[in-house]
Amino acid sequence: MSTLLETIAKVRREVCELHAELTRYKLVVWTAGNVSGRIPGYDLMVIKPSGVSYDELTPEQMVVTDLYGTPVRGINIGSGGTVDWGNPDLSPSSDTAAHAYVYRHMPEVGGVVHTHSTYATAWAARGEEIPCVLTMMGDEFGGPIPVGPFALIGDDSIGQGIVETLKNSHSPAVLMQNHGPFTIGKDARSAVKAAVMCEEVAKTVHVSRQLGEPLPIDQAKIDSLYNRYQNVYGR
Ligand SMILES: O=C(CO)[C@@H](O)[C@H](O)COP(=O)(O)O
Repeated sequence: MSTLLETIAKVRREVCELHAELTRYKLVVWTAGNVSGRIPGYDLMVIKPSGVSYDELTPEQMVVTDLYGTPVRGINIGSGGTVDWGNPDLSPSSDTAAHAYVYRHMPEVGGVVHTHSTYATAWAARGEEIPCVLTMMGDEFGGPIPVGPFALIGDDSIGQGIVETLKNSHSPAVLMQNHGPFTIGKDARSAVKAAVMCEEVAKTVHVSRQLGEPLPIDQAKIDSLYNRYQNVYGR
């Protein structure tokens, strides 16, 4: 059980530290964005507390919840024994239900991120997918960044929209209509990377459209870019 405690401590540290990337890349304002990470091997996740400033976050403040978003401070290990990792006296992020739904329905996902980054959210406000007109998009997204349905905050609706939209797409990012980007990854760091890339391409394609119509890329070339970047690049 020390392994579980060590894993929770590690994921809490990682999730906490990754919020600094959201501010570093200017993807969030005030407290409006969140990172979560799955606890591998358990139906548990770690997410930022709601409404706490990014520069005040500590690993111990990261809230451990089950995959329905209910905070959990320990588990029973039988014979009356318990493992208690504690939880802060703070509520988990208001987007916890959305993150939890993704973990329940996409077992391959180990990290989820939500931001309101300016350019990606502007595309979301228009309900318009970002066309795949950059090699960087082929690499990371394997096609356009799709739009998910309008959904209210607080229950499973956002999670359902994310899963329905991404299950038939290479893209690790979805623009939830009138809301903003949600990204997924094999771990929290990959989901943060997708959020950074999503904002970058949202900005570049927007600027390109000010100059005229961006040139499309053939699907076969997009597939080739995606396969190289996902399977060869950096290995
Ligand atoms: O989308 C929204 C609100 O519109 C949310 O992303 C919140 O802004 C997140 O705040 P926390 O509850 O995570 O602090």
